Amino acid sequence: MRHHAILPAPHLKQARLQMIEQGIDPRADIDRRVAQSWQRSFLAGLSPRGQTECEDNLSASNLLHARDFNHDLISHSEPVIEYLFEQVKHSHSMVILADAQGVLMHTLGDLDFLSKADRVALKCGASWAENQRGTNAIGTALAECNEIEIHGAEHYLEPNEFLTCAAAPILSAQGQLMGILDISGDHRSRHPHTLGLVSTAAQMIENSMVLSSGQHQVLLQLHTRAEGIGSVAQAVLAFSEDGYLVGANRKALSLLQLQYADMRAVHWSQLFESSFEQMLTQQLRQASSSTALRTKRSLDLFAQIHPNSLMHRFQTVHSFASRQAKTPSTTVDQQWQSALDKACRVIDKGIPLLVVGESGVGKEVFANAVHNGSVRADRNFVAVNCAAIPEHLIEAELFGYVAGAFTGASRQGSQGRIREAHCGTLFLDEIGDMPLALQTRLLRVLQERQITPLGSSTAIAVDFNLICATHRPLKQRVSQGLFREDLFYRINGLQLALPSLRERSDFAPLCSRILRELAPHQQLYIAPELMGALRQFAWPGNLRQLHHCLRTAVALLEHDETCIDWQHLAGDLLQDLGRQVSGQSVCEKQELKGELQSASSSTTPALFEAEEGEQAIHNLRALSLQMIEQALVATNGNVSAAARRLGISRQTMYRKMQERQG
Ligand SMILES: Nc1ncnc2c1ncn2[C@@H]1O[C@H](COP(=O)(O)OP(=O)(O)OP(=O)(O)O)[C@@H](O)[C@H]1O
Repeated sequence: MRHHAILPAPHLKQARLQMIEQGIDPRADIDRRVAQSWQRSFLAGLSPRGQTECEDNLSASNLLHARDFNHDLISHSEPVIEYLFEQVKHSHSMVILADAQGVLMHTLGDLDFLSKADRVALKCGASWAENQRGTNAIGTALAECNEIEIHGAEHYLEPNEFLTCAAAPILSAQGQLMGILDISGDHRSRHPHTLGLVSTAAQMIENSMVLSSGQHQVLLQLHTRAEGIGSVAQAVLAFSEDGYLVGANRKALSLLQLQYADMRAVHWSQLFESSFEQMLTQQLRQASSSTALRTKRSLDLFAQIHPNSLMHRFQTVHSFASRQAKTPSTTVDQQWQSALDKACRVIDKGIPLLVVGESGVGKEVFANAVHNGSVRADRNFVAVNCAAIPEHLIEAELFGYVAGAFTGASRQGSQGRIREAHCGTLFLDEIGDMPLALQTRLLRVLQERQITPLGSSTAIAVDFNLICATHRPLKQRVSQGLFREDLFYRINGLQLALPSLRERSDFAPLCSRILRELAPHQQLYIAPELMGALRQFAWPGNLRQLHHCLRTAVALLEHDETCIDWQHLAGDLLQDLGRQVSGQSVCEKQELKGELQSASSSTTPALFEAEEGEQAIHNLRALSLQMIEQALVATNGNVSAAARRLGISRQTMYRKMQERQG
């Protein structure tokens, strides 16, 4: 908590005036943050004589839209604002909630003070951003993204000097600035505890927001003492169902030495000694009491899963967690997750699934995950690629045959893939490529639930769950007469579309996961600048291509290297990345050039034409600078926040900024 010494009003006014009229830097005894805010206000063209109506004040209808937009923030804040007002009632003050632009969304205050506040437009719809109102607690807390108290003549605009204000930012579980909580009052009733009160209340709002976050999350409450769980001082972490960190309050970040940039990249297993599954199982048994949990840094904590992660969610999480052991198809992508949830809900009811999506999006991996989540998980999962088997063999492959059924048949005969799937799951990949004659036979098997092997006249009962997949527009093939309409309806109990890699929201966690699978005993990571370029790439081959790219990169790492960078990419991919100018990669001209050249000599003989390479480098560099610009604008010039946003270090950020100026 930073309280600063409040200097006498004449002293402050004189310093401010000297700064404005003579360009003299405010004296050292003036709080640095206040002095910097005066300078920003001056540069924004504001005059201390002030104004009350600003360009950024919202009309009544725009205020309604803004309140709708900030609905979550407001609903979590309202009870806290009421509680806060109870604490400061009758002290000539008011409690204020502003949005992330500094526009006042909600106010609650003593009537006598509200009318005074109204005179300086301290009311709903008014903007108190620093560039509109000069130095003030709301605007300056926004600019600094930190709590601050602004008292009396520290305000830049003279009409606001009767105020004393304390404000604290409210951050989302992912570190996004959501709004500002403030207590403003008559400067004669300043209380040194107000800033602490506001700051605690802002934490209460943050906790409430984290604890109500997405239904696909496991919320973990932590404290060094068992009694601390549930208190405002508790740490709260949100994990995806497969154990990735997806949200946290600030207490949790400082307790576990984490940063917001770690979201979706850090896994439970990197934080705690015991496994995610152990914790879930333990909490399932005794949900109402806390469990001891030791961090990897040997810190002993008490932990409890928050009841918002409802018991039925636990069951899902639990079974999902145990499925992880069998399948790599873990994900934090919403579309994939929702498809998996739907599939798992219907598969045991005998409803056939039709999985559609581009080639390589992981349709088979998905089908396997559905099988592992079904009651048939302990039986066979049989995958048949209808496009990969020669037409004349596919019948025998699927339906089986008796000994000597045809020339070249095995002497023992074969039971066929469909019978192998008995009691388990049959996955027919590329069903759209199945020859028409075979479609008729398959339809009969699905209708009659029995099979007659080639060369036999005896029908054998079969029972399996059916999942089909295709990357072809099946309906179109039906209208072209290439696919039987009755079969289409028979296999299409529920259609699920899997997202292409471009559409997925979990690119970074997906990469970390694949790297963990490829090199389980190493902690590998991708250089942030390369990650930016890969994230922007179109990935026509989807997960299959990404998997190959990372496999090659891992193979090219020296034995003591843990960071994958440009030089570890295969030449053809480098070439495609270079050509693609829509990416947001950030790379040094010389570095990239060198790497392109060395990749060209070591991996692909004919790589870049010199001119093409130069152009690509130029484009990438321009894009990199453009991104720096955008990140700085988005974070109001806050270098650390902008660097975090881009996933690069502050040092690199400063270097890029110099480059931008040069
Ligand atoms: N969740 C995943 N994690 C890691 N790698 C994956 C994942 N899903 C798929 N892959 C990679 O992509 C490859 C292709 O997956 P899969 O065969 O399931 O895709 P598909 O959509 O069925 O492709 P196609 O349409 O060409 O048959 C896998 O062999 C694997 O290398």
